[in-house]
Parts: sequence; structure tokens; C-alpha cells
Amino acid sequence: MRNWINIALPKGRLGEKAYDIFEAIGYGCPSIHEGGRKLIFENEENGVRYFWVKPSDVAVYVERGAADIGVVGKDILLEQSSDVYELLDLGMGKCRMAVAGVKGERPDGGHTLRVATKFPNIAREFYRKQSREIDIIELHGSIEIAPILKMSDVIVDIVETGTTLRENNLEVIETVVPISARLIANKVSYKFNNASIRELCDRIAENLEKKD
Ligand SMILES: Nc1ncnc2c1ncn2[C@@H]1O[C@H](COP(=O)(O)OP(=O)(O)OP(=O)(O)O)[C@@H](O)[C@H]1O
Ligand SMILES: O=P(O)(O)OC[C@H]1O[C@H](OP(=O)(O)OP(=O)(O)O)[C@H](O)[C@@H]1O
Repeated sequence: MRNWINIALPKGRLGEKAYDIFEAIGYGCPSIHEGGRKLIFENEENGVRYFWVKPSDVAVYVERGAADIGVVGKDILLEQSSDVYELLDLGMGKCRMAVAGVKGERPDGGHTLRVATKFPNIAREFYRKQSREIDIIELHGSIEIAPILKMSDVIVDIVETGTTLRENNLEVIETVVPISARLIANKVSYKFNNASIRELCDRIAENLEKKD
């Protein structure tokens, strides 16, 4: 019986690049280019099966074993404390998690800091280490608006090019952590399917080295 390898791919900005990495090492699945609303694609010839999932759900599919491996931003792994193996830094999806606020303004240290973010656990951990008291305002997008409207003192969010901050009169105050996309594996799959996951991982690593 064929031993399928199940791969969770993040829809959105990382998706196509993530798929290209697997295609380049012989795990292609031509039907994936058909478009439409289908979410699962498989290739009988090489035994690979792809699932398109929300980026913030990739680690859940992998942790629960619905997918053997997946591609996910380090931000998600940190936020969710995912219980998975992190096999490789894929060197793409590079950005950073940062604290930002209104340009030229620095929140004073005297009162509880109001922090708007999509990443409450990362923010909490960052300020816990500084023994700073905070009030988290959890949002799901357009975080940059919160300090402009004085709803928060700062934001903790992803900064890539810095354009969103610049165009909204905000600036980085400090970097929390650099972020990039990671190849992750389910712990049980990694144990019982070790040879094939290691082989896949080594081939990707070789390809990444060639690019450097
Ligand atoms: N400018 C950026 N903004 C957001 N994420 C980025 C950026 N640059 C790189 N990334 C990385 O890409 C990953 C996926 O981002 P994307 O915007 O596609 O998903 P999302 O809309 O945040 O996810 P979800 O829909 O699950 O909330 C992030 O987790 C992060 O690691
Ligand atoms: O530094 P930049 O290159 O401008 O990228 C950073 C922006 O991109 C992300 O937002 P996204 O586009 O995912 O929209 P969102 O507001 O819905 O989170 C992130 O939350 C920042 O707002």
C-alpha cells in the first residue's frame, strides 16, 4: 500500500512559494494549478497530497497529524506554542515582529501600556520579560489604526517593507523577533515515517544551499 505524504500549505502570501519548494524537489502535483475552489490535491505518481489551509491553521493540521508536514511562519509557531518539530528555516516570508507607535511619540513608562495586536501571546511574553504591565487589545487586522485613534499606545505586529507603518505615520520602536517561514513536521509522522521526511527535508535543504 502506498505511503502518502500529506502536506499543509498556507493559502495567501506564502502559498505559491511554499508549493514551488516542494515541486522543485520532485513532489509536484500538476492538478494544483487547476484553480477553482478545491482544497485537496494529490498526485498518485509520487504519493503527495496537498491541503490548502489558512496560514494560522497550518500548525494545527500538523500538530494533530492530519498533515505530516507543513509550511508556516515562525510568528504562528510562537503565538500558538505548537507542539511540532521545526525542521528547516525556508528563508522566505522574511519579516519581523515589532513594537510600533505613532511617529515621534514614545509611551511613558508610568501607566499600563495598551497594546493592540493579532499576537497576544507573543506580546505578553515580550513584555513579561521586561516586567512591563500591559493591557492587550486583540484585533484581527488593520492593527495600525489602533494607535492613530488613541485606542492603544503601541501595536505589536508584523513589519515587512515598513510601508504600512510609513503610510500611517507610525514607526518601529523595537524589534521583538525576526520571522521567516519554517518547514514543520508532526512528531509521530516524523518518528514512523522518518526516512521519507528526512529525505524530503535534506533535498529542500540542498536546494536552499544552491540558491545561497
Ligand atoms: N507583510 C507581511 N504581513 C503578514 N505576514 C507576513 C508578511 N510578510 C511575511 N509574512 C509571513 O507570512 C505568513 C502568512 O501571512 P498571510 O498574510 O498570508 O496570512 P494571514 O492573513 O496573516 O493569515 P490568517 O488568514 O490565517 O490570519 C505570516 O504568518 C508571516 O509569517
Ligand atoms: O511592512 P509591510 O510590508 O507594510 O507589511 C506589514 C503589514 O502587512 C500585514 O498586514 P496584512 O496585509 O496581512 O493585512 P491585515 O491588516 O489584514 O493583517 C501586517 O499586519 C502589516 O499590516
